[in-house]
Amino acid sequence: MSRHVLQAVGLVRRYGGLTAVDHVDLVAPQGVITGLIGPNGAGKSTLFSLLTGVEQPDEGKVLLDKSDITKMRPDIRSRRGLVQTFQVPSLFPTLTVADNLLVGAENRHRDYAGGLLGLASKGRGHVSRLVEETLGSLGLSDLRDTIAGTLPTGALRLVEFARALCAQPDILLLDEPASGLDNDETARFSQLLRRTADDGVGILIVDHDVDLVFSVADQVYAMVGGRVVASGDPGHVRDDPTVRSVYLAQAAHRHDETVLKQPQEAR
Ligand SMILES: Nc1ncnc2c1ncn2[C@@H]1O[C@H](COP(=O)(O)OP(=O)(O)OP(=O)(O)O)[C@@H](O)[C@H]1O
Repeated sequence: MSRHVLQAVGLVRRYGGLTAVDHVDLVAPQGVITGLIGPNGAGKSTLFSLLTGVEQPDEGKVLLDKSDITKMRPDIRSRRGLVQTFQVPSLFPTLTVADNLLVGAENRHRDYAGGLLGLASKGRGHVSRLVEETLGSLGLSDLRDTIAGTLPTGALRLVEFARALCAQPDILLLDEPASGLDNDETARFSQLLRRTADDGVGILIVDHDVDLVFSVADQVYAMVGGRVVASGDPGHVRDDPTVRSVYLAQAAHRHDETVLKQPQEAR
């Protein structure tokens, strides 16, 4: 079986005189959790937007399984298996949880050429089964008929994640998925990420919670000033002098000594 992989090759994005993303190379393979960290303004969101197709690079390419998808629209990328969740959950607030998942599932299974012609060969039965299985495996069955707009943040984030899973991603891009979650919810969420990666999905996670990223990721990219300053296994990146100086400076600024715990402490 070939492994799916998302690649950034020499990506550059400039805003006037500012280079927000500066010749970034990144590889996010199937079955691996890749973390992206960096202080405010480092270029994480811009890189994320280049990968999802929301923004176009000035230079460089985005490859999915070696195909050049740089010019491809986000919705087409999603049907190719590159699925994203949003910083602000993008559920339909007046639909039930199950119907939100159905939309996620149908998006993936719609015919490439004939979005309006209905579902492709796999059909509605398959999609309904997928929704019920996903609700069950994420412990959301009791919420299936709840109107999404009435859910608290923790449940909302889980449903957003469930909807992305229903699109059967090869690679899942998660933008701040843990924001607004309490400690217990974050711990449960990281277990869910691990299970999803073990099931073969590649995950790229951008989150301000560096402890979460260091504890859950298999590999981490650290950005500063638009550039990748360190990459590799979490321990290596955490010990990198540039990364340490940036985060320790932030911690000192916030009088916060919990930043950059050892990965095993953060687990
Ligand atoms: N649309 C835009 N127009 C002009 N400058 C922009 C735009 N988007 C981002 N920038 C600038 O590009 C740089 C990188 O921003 P970006 O949002 O990608 O960083 P970030 O690492 O995601 O930061 P944060 O953690 O605060 O979200 C910043 O200096 C930002 O001000």
